[in-house]
Amino acid sequence: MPPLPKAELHLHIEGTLEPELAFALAERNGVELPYATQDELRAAYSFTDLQDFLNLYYALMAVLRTEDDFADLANAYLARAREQGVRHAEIFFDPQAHTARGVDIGTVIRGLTRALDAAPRAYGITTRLIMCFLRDESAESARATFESARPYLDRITAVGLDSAEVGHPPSKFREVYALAREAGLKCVAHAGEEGPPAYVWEALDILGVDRVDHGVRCLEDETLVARLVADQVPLTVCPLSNVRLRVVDRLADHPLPAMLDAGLLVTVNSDDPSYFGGYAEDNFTAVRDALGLDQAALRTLARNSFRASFLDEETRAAYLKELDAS
Ligand code: HPA
Ligand SMILES: [Zn+2]
Repeated sequence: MPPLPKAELHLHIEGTLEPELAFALAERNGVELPYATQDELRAAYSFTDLQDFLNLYYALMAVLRTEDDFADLANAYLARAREQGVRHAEIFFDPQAHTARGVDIGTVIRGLTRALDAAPRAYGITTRLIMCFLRDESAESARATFESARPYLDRITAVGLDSAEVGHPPSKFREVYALAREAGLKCVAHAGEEGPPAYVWEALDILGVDRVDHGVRCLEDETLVARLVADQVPLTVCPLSNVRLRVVDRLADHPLPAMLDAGLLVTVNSDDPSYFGGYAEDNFTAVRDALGLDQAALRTLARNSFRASFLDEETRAAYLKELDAS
């Protein structure tokens, strides 16, 4: 069966860097990688937790230096995404992970948008760009990053919050989220991946997010679940990521079915597909096989992905029609 048409709403573009491209860019830019071969690098993809993954994720970014590198990275993702039925992608990027290495934010944004602007024609995929702040950096650094992005805000749909969660609650970023909202941007934040339900509450009530990224730990708080259901706040769940980062022990233990049964607006996404063993459709088939989700449940997940997106109503309706006809 061909993959269902779907939107991908939780995707870090830096997390799509495949070993093959990492080595090609290392060569092109004269960057030395601490791995002799692609297989040696792949063997390092065994993580104990989020921080363990982040250490490798940030280290490999050293190969990304020029506008062309960012365009090549995005094009490689879009080609894979299209094969997986992705019709619309809302893509995170981490400017501070690049500016800290001396790469200008304009280089990052121009490179990415070059690929994204061509994506409807080249791949039949529409996109949005979401600028994330690294929560383990200071609130001042997030603010400075936002100010440096002002010339490019017409290319950015939303701000997000990622990196090491525990000890860095959403409330730390209250001011920069207020600035983003004033500038007309949507707001999302990673919360409730490794962090407690209290962080999801803060994302909702202090940052005013339109979506919660991950959010799986909301299930520990009944009142929070009731709130998320009542307001139909979308949760961008990432099943294969949750297994690789040990948020759940096994995919068969994943709470996705309980989340659907609770009436939460859940979507399924790949997070960092190069590192976590699968792109969008790979996550769909993995949850189908491990959790016994039937075709109706998979269609609900695909429907939810368009409902939870930041698409304009006309395009959303067109994608939902395409899904119904598939
Ligand atoms: O899953 C994630 N969680 C937090 N930060 C991240 N940055 C890339 N992927 C992730
Ligand atoms: Zn993520």
